[in-house]
Amino acid sequence: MTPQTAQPNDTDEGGDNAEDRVRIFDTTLRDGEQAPGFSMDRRAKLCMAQALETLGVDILEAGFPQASPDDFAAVEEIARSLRHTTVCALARCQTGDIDTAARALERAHRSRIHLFLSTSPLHREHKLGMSKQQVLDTAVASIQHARKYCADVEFSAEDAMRTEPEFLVEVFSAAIASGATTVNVPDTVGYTTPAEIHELFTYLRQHVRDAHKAVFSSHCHDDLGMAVANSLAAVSGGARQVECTINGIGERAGNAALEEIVMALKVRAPRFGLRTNIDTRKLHPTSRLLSQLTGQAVQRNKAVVGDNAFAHESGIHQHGMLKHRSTYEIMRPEDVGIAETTLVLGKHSGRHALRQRLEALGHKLEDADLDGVFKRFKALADRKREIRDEDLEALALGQDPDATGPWHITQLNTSSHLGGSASATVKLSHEDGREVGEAAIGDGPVDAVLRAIERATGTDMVLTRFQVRAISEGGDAQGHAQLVARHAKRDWHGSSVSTDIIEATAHAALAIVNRIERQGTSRSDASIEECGHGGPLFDLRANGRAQKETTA
Ligand SMILES: CC(=O)SCCNC(=O)CCNC(=O)[C@H](O)C(C)(C)COP(=O)(O)OP(=O)(O)OC[C@H]1O[C@@H](n2cnc3c(N)ncnc32)[C@H](O)[C@@H]1OP(=O)(O)O
Ligand SMILES: CC(C)C(=O)C(=O)O
Ligand SMILES: [Mg+2]
Repeated sequence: MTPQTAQPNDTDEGGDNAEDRVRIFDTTLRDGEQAPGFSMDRRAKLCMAQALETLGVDILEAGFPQASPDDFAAVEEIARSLRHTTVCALARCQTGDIDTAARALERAHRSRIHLFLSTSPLHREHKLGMSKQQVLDTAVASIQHARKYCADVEFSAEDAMRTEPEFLVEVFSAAIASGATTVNVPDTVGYTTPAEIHELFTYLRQHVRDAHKAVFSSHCHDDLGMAVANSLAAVSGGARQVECTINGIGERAGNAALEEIVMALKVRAPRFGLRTNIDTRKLHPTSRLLSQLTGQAVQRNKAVVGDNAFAHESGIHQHGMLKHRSTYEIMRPEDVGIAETTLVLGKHSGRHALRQRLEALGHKLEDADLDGVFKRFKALADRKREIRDEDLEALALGQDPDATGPWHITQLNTSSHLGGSASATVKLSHEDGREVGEAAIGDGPVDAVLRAIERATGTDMVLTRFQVRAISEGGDAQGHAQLVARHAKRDWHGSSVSTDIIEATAHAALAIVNRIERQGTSRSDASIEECGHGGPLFDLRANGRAQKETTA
């Protein structure tokens, strides 16, 4: 890597070093990837790095090149690929690490070498076996060495929050004098509190020599669940770089979550008076991309990007939301890249939300009718975790949305051969105590399963429509099977969801059988008029009332 002539802290586009801007240093691909369960291959890292650049992070820590040849290659590829974001590589205070980091960054448009060395008494004594003076000398020599390669050098005092503050002043003063352009104050073990870290940043900025020549940075871990609060307190104390990760992934309990810090600064802008370069509308897509690449789901109740972040189930909140969205939401879903707020109908919902959803589905009910539907809706919600639109339609039409039983599948096996027929065996149990097993062959596994179910239950059905679609992404995507079968001159619907599409199909077929049997029309009762919610196809007419399609 050739020495760079750029001035320290010129990472801002257009020389924007304004005091009101917080630089976002993303370490998803380094500290985040260090956590068990989150490792990514090179292709995944590059994909994530490109998304992070689009998101607008200022500095992206791409890895620790000395760690492995693959980490080296990943940093090198990312460095070559990114145009605007500063690509950073981590190195211990060792010449070999620094040389390797510099080589990995050789092709970067903007680069930073990030050095770290423990400063706390605990780490000095038990981990490094170094005196204070040795720590100081090692840090200074390493920074000077890194500066030969790169104008942008960050120095981190590992375990800073458990370090004597006066020693931190000495270390950071020496680091800045040796050419460090960012000094980072990590809470390596997630030990600090907001008041404490605020105090430390204030103190350091007052006492470190030439403090104005470097950007002060925070790097908080979440062991006590305070990483984001501590990062914000550090910012209030003068930090102008925050190190964080998407979804808060990272060592042990994780790092401070990028999306939470950014949205806190944005939503509470009048309080903080600070801005970032992040395009917040990309937060949710970036979070989902990371989930896909690592196979780790985001918890539903995760702030900003979780599935429940803009979902409301309880009636009192839904009523408030329908009147004015600010009653229960402090930010707009579209501002973080989520399409819209959802009012989920469940056991805690009330009439206002029920009416609104039914109207959206084309059912305008009088108050008295609504009361009846509401009562049955609550009874259903007590039994079912999720009430779907189909359930609501059935309720509005006075039908039974509960298609479970009397038949249940207890066993299902299928086998198929390329170019040959398929076979299926099913075992079913009936609520009246019967246990039935049947086998059948068919053109494919779906056909074989349907035939076996028909035989076992004695229900004649002609499959007229069959659709399977993925309702999530990735190798473990859920398949939603939707079937329409002809029986007794009517079309009957059944649907089910499973990660196994044959299983989803079998359950959907059995839902049809159950509906037929619950309506007492099994074995070709041609006089049927009514059916369950999977019954005749519905055509929503202009008056909003559903009519049965004349398919017979
Ligand atoms: C707080 C953090 O997140 S720090 C970053 C943590 N991340 C990682 O450790 C992931 C990548 N790490 C690795 O792949 C390996 O640890 C390697 C390749 C870097 C080093 O492997 P090894 O040489 O086998 O050493 P090992 O990891 O067992 O021990 C760490 C060594 O680094 C030394 N060390 C630790 N931190 C530093 C530092 N900041 N500066 C200089 N030396 C350090 C330790 O004293 C120890 O030295 P020793 O081998 O002379 O006793
Ligand atoms: C390498 C440093 C910054 C680190 O990750 C920590 O101290 O937590
Ligand atoms: Mg860390």
